[in-house]
Amino acid sequence: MTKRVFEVAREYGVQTKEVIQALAGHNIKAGNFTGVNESMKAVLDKKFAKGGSTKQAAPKQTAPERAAAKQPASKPAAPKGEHREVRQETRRKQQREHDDRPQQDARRQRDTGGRTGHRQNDRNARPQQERNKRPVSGQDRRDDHKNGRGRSAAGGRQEGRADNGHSRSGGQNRGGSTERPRQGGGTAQSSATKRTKYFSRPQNSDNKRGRNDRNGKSASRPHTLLINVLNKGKAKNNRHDDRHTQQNGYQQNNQPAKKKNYPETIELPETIAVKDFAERLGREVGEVIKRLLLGGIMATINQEIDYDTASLIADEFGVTVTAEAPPEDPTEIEEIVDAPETLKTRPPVVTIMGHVDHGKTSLLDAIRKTNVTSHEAGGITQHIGAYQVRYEGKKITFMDTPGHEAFTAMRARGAQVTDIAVLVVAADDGVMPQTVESINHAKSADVAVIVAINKIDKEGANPGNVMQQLTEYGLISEDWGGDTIMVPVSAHTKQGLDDLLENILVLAEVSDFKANPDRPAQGVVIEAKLDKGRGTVASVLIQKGTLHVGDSVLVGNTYGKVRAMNNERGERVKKAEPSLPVEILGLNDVPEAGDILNMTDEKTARAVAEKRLEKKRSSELHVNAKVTLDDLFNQIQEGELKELSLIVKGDVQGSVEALSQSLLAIKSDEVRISIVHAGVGAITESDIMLASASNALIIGALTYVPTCPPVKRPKKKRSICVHTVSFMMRSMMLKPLLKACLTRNMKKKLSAARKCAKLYRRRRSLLPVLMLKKEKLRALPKSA
Ligand SMILES: Nc1nc2c(ncn2[C@@H]2O[C@H](COP(=O)(O)OP(=O)(O)OP(=O)(O)O)[C@@H](O)[C@H]2O)c(=O)[nH]1
Repeated sequence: MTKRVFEVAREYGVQTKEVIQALAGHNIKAGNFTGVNESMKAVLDKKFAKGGSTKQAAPKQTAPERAAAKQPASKPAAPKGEHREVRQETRRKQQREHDDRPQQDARRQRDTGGRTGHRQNDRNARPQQERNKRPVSGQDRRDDHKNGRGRSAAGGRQEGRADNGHSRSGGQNRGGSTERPRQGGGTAQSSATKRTKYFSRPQNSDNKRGRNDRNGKSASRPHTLLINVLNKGKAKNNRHDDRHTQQNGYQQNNQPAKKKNYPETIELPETIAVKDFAERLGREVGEVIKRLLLGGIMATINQEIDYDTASLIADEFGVTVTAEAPPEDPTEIEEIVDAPETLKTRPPVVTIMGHVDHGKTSLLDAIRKTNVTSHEAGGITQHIGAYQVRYEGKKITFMDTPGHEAFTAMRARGAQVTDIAVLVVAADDGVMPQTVESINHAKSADVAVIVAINKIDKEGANPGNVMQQLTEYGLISEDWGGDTIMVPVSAHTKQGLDDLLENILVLAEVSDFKANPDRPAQGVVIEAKLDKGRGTVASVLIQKGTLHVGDSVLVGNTYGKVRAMNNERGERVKKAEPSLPVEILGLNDVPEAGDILNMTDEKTARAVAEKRLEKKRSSELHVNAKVTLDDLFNQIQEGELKELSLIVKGDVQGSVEALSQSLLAIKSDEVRISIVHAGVGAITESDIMLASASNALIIGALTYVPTCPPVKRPKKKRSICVHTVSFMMRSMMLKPLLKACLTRNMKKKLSAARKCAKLYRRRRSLLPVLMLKKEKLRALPKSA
């Protein structure tokens, strides 16, 4: 069997380099793996066996024999391991010298004109079982070489692993085929022992493989495919370094890598994509993903991570994080925060509420006549939705729009207009359904309530009974030790009116309603219309600042310059201070009740109004995307919804009570049920408004389903959520349906509820009609 150069060198006990040089001296070109023929042997014998080398004993001696022969010599024999080290070192050097093997192969091909001997040797040297694994053609080997897998990819699962192990990662070397050890697995070096030696190579080795070990991590870390993938980014950098190194020689390997200038602090938004985050950190995405993985977060390159997660990861990289200011919403204008010292007392804004025919209008008229027209005679009262009265030198603004609208329509748009609610209850009639509704509206808006027990002049009036009834709804008279002011009045006889106004002023004084009059005006639209002669007319209640004629304003989606201003008596005014209702002319379009007025420069007003209009149009396009109960349940599951507000309506009091009790009996740790309002009768627009303002679901219960009249459906525009169910079926369907949203086993229970619903629908019942606007649902309060 023809021996190869490195084997012969081993036999002579000299370095392969010396053997090659000796051959070169005789014009014989050879490499590590070149087969040594007779003529070459003769040359080498001459050089090394005949005293050419002092180390050489007999060429045919085996290594142990040589060691034994050397034993008696003065120099003590090196331990076995040391020999191996020497051989390893030799092989490393050989590998460095012959990394440009392809060129040598080509040269040899030219020289020998045929198959090179070393290849045969290589093949012969491989264990038979490895060779049997896969027949390797020359082409295969070349392809493997090109792919950077080393030249013995077929034979070498073992070798491949060994290579992976000694290098920082196999992945890093994929790109550079010349980096692979040429003889790596071709010989018996693929044994486990040798692999271990490779792993424990000193990190400061100038060997090429050592470069990848400069972090000193790879040797001890098990290499998995995942880590290889994660290291891909790093490999990219290394590849660049490798190319650089190859050009400048291996000596540069020991030079420390250029330190990157990583940022010390970065700003982060509320959420950021992993890719962008890595960019801000100045790191490779792979590194960031790896850190996330180690932290138990599987994230892809485009995945958004929240601020907290990002700041934790940044902290691991030693980077300080600060929160980025949220991007400006082009549809919003900057809110002006008033300093406490700029605030001045303003008149309270009062709304009159109560059941039908309990005397709301009569009371308002009585107050107006006594306190407005009588004092300021000559004025032609105009209906602008609100007016101001003067009592004892102090002003009170009364909203003469129906109480519900004053509360809910405006509150639904985010404008809290009313400061005090006057609840009118007829002394002869007592508490009625709309009285309860009004109480709930006021409570929901968190507004102070004053009860005006009206019609006390009437026969059969029983104010005590009213006070008694009101206690059930949490309104206890001051006379009875409670904190609700209750004033007996008569709109007809004007009895108690002064007392009422006085109490309003006292409550206002206690509550200390304040606003800054010296700032750009802000107000809320009470009513708006298109007048044939005057164009757009909007009744606005100024809440902060002072509005002047000529000011540029932004009102909801509309804008314009205030051309003229009138008060409720139709008089021209030049300025409007807080709590003053005025009619303004000059807007480009009719705004909606509840829209907020902001004084701003003309350009901004126009730009923001246009942006808002655009946004509104695009949201209208998506308005058909109905939200199902599943969405609501998902919100609960995600912890976004802590309180499920409900409005219960039924055809008889018994149904409503039973249904309310049954709903309140459902206990859950995750979400609390609160019944905002429960009442008898059809679902009205007022219910829808309340639901809209308080983000509630409406449940309508009907007692006799098969013969019941259809439930009055509210106007589509206003409806947010109507969920009609049969009272008879409530235990069968509603309970599991609601339980479904309150328990973890949601899907199971929901499907049970759906089955019930389906079954019931076949019986022509009125079943879930859910018209829930997505944005309304999203706006549901996060916590109770
Ligand atoms: N005797 C007596 N009757 C009153 C008094 N206040 C109102 N009324 C009568 O009650 C009826 C209803 O009065 P309104 O002022 O229209 O009641 P309302 O609450 O405004 O009614 P709606 O606008 O329909 O909700 C009228 O006939 C009034 O004359 C009062 O103090 N005493």
